[in-house]
Amino acid sequence: MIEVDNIHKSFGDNHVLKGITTRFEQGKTNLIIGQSGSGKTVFLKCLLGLFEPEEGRICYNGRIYSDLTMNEKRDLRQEMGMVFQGSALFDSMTVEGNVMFPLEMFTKQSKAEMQERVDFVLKRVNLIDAHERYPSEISGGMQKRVAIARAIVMNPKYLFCDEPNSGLDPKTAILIDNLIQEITQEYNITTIINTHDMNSVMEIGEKILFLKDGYKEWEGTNKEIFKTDNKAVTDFVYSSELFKKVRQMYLEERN
Ligand SMILES: Nc1ncnc2c1ncn2[C@@H]1O[C@H](COP(=O)(O)OP(=O)(O)OP(=O)(O)O)[C@@H](O)[C@H]1O
Repeated sequence: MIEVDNIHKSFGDNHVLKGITTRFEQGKTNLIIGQSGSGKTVFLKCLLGLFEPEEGRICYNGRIYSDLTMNEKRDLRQEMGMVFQGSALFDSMTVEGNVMFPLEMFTKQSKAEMQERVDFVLKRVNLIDAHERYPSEISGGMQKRVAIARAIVMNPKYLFCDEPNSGLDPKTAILIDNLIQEITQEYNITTIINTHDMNSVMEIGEKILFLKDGYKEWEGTNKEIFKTDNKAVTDFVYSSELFKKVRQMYLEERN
């Protein structure tokens, strides 16, 4: 679990995060949504330990980040997996090389142990015969699967995903969402996804945090987001006519 208590982050005069308090539970898919510039990426980077907030604290399964020693912070960092926007694979390495990279960098495992783990995670993301291919030789959806395999190869307790669906067609986007949710539940990971994809919000948003101008404007589940009358949320989430109609139908069905 990650507990966030009243964090503030500024860049010069730009006060970006203005006292965010929330908690992200283990085994749950947590989403962060909000307009461009609302502070989602800065918040995610604070959770990753890339930015240190000036005020407030972040606690990872009982460990308060700002109280940790350098070594403890490094150990915590190795419990985090990250799926970057656009996958961020190494073009010059094969699929297998990309996934093996964190094991080579951060563990002392034998080649055989690493190979076994790489085979296992590639199979888990349903990539069985792509080991020797290069990122440029596989589709965007497959690249995301490789990025997910690389993010989970170290068996993380925390998984962070920045726009994991960007650039994917709707059907592939749903497959990737479902894969992330399945892995989260299966390995009891605390997963946090920064997204603009309203389909993800509806489908996998077990907890949704809505940021507005650096404040936590609303939080709740995908069931609750249908019912909320918070105007900022409804204006943002139901900005398209299609989603307005879906919401209307959902509410009518339940009356
Ligand atoms: N490294 C940085 N240095 C200075 N200002 C920054 C830095 N990173 C972000 N900001 C500022 O923080 C504010 C929030 O940016 P952030 O990237 O978190 O928004 P966002 O909600 O993720 O937007 P988007 O959805 O477009 O990615 C912006 O005003 C941005 O200029």
